[in-house]
Amino acid sequence: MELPKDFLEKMKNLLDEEYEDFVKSYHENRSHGFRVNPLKISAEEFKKISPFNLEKIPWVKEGFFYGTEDRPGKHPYHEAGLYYIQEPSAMAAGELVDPQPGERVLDLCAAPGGKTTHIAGKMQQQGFLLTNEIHPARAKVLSQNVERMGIRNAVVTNETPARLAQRFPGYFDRIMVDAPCSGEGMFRKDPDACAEWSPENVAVCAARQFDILEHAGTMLRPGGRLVYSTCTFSPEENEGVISKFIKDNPNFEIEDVQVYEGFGKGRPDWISDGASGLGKTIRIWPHQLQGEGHYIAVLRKKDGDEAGGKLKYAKTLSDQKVLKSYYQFTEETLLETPKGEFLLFGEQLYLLPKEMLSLENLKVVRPGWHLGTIKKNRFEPSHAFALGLNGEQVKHKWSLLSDSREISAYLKGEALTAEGPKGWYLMEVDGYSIGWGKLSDHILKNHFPKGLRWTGIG
Ligand SMILES: C[S@@+](CC[C@H](N)C(=O)[O-])C[C@H]1O[C@@H](n2cnc3c(N)ncnc32)[C@H](O)[C@@H]1O
Repeated sequence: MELPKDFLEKMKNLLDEEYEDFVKSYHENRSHGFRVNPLKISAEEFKKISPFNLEKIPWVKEGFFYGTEDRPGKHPYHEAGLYYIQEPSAMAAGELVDPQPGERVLDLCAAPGGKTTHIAGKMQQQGFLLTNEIHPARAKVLSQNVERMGIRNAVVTNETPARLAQRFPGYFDRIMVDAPCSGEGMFRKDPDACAEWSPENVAVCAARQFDILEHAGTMLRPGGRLVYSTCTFSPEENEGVISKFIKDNPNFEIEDVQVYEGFGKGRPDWISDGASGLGKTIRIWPHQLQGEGHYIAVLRKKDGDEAGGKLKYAKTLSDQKVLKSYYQFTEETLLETPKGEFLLFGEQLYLLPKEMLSLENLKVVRPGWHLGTIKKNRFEPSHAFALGLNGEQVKHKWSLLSDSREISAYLKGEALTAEGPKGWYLMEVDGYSIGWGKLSDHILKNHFPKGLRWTGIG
């Protein structure tokens, strides 16, 4: 890989004696990892069933390095949302958000969903997770990952930080800003970032990051935590942005957080006249641990205005008659009916996170847990409904083994033969939900979504 000359020159000046080790890391293979999804399975249980060569990632509870021969993205467990493949250093940021069940959490720059799925795992389906992505195509991918991981308390939007800031002032307990950056820390993983690098782009990124951070800051409640992260080394995009933000917003301070021993410290000496506390921010270096480059700052809002009495809540479904076919379905299929505030968007039925604010005039990709489609007199359950359930919640399930011919057939969209009472079956792989099937006349009709089906031979 040919690294940009100006970039190398700059890093040489910054790193001095460490520079040789830093450059050497580009000639080494990078590590690969995934996070086990605690909404589906604990890390301990996963280890027992894992077909992969796993090694614990020390800085993340559910994180594992996997072997170079492993292909976790092509295993049925991936479709069942048992894990999320994520660059190991990037897992440190989600860990530091430290969200608690029941809180209000925003992930502002969220696609494809690494931090969102990490945060959701910690929230344990309780509270409100607003996950946003500005680019429409990327927002769709984010939404699919929310679905695959079986997240029930998230709303996915496709908005600008400015428009969200107007709607949610002083509202969130925690905010993740994983800002778009020049990607210097990802050159090993993403050669495009390397090709696009220029000093001018670093400056453009820094200005954009500052703007995003300003909007994020207004959405945090007093006492709340904001985690800012990038996957780049440039001081302009890291200590520079944080320093300017802290100086402009003296009601914020940099938090001293517990870090893993291989993590480095922020470098106030790399910028001029930095705000106090920059040494408490975190730098992760590829020559110091098994991961790519990252920067993380954890901020606390000391005081400010809290979201006030003027909150406007979402208009939810009041006409329960519309839900007749839904209740008929849940009675036939489930042991307990999911209840709460419903929203009908055209024919699409959603269950909303508790006390959700109005999303009127915002671009919403997924307003909550998608339950299914209400057609004239019948209800068709969605894929997200299946992935948000487990085998203990349903009357009928059909479990396939992960190494069986049947699971490949199911994931390719084929019908299976089966015996049992007529109706909807929760399909499982080794006991973990993966989709729907509908049984009648000994045929289990395939309801695995067309767009997700496996293609090819094997
Ligand atoms: C580093 S990536 C996020 C990765 C994600 N958090 C994850 O862990 O999977 C940054 C995201 O910010 C988005 N973005 C780009 N410009 C933006 C802007 N002006 N405001 C907000 N987000 C922006 C990009 O589309 C990109 O998806």
